[in-house]
Amino acid sequence: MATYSVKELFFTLQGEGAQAGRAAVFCRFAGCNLWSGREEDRAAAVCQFCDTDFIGTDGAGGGKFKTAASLAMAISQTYQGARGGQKPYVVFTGGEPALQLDAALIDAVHAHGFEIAIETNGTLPVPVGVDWICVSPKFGSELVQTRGQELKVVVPQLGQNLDALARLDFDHFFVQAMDHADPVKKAANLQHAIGVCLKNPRWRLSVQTHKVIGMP
Ligand SMILES: C[S@@+](CC[C@H](N)C(=O)[O-])C[C@H]1O[C@@H](n2cnc3c(N)ncnc32)[C@H](O)[C@@H]1O
Ligand SMILES: Nc1nc2[nH]cc(C(=O)O)c2c(=O)[nH]1
Ligand code: SF4
Ligand SMILES: [Mg+2]
Repeated sequence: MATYSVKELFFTLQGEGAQAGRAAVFCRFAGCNLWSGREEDRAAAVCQFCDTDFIGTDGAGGGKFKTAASLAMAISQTYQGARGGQKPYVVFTGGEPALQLDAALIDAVHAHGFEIAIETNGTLPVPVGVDWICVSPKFGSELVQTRGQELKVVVPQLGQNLDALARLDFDHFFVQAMDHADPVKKAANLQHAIGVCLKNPRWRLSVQTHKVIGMP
């Protein structure tokens, strides 16, 4: 397997979705198939609202890992919670983690006793063995990963059909307000998300709690 390119590795609380509040190592892979990550390309990208810097391997704990074993070891060393009770938890994100997460890495991280989650845009199949799949579809891309534990839809995305998404094979259905540098747009997006949940209780609100509590 080729080298794994990791932007950053950090220990925090999962901020979003059904696992919000749970201690987790985040492994943020570099690179995405829906945006180059460069501001000058944003307007032409399939995904234009990304809140994340995923270019390069220069973040805290980031780097190029030549083997699954070496990355799994780094993930295990980043975990600071107690061992023994609940399993340690790792969330693979990015960028788009399905570009790099493979069976070798899943096996190596499981061998360290971890439960594995992924945050994916759903345009690539998630490899077998991931314990918690969170898909966040992007309007204008083709969704191929149509089952998992949670569907977390960023709203509003012009043209998206929430009723069709609500029929997919997931256990939890969330809408999450699109964060925005402009506070007026940010507030409007939150009102939109709240409105979706009030209108149809199939949808629950995911708040990006890490941004509220000042965690990465
Ligand atoms: C940065 S993405 C990385 C994982 C994967 N590429 C994806 O899109 O699901 C992590 C999560 O943040 C969400 N997200 C990205 N930009 C956002 C924004 N501006 N406001 C709210 N959520 C956002 C994504 O939809 C996804 O659920
Ligand atoms: N604390 C925290 N929770 C998160 N849940 C999903 C995130 C992501 O960027 O994938 C994220 C993140 O960046 N930080
Ligand atoms: S698909 Fe995910 S990582 Fe890629 S640009 Fe969109 S939100 Fe960011
Ligand atoms: Mg994030």
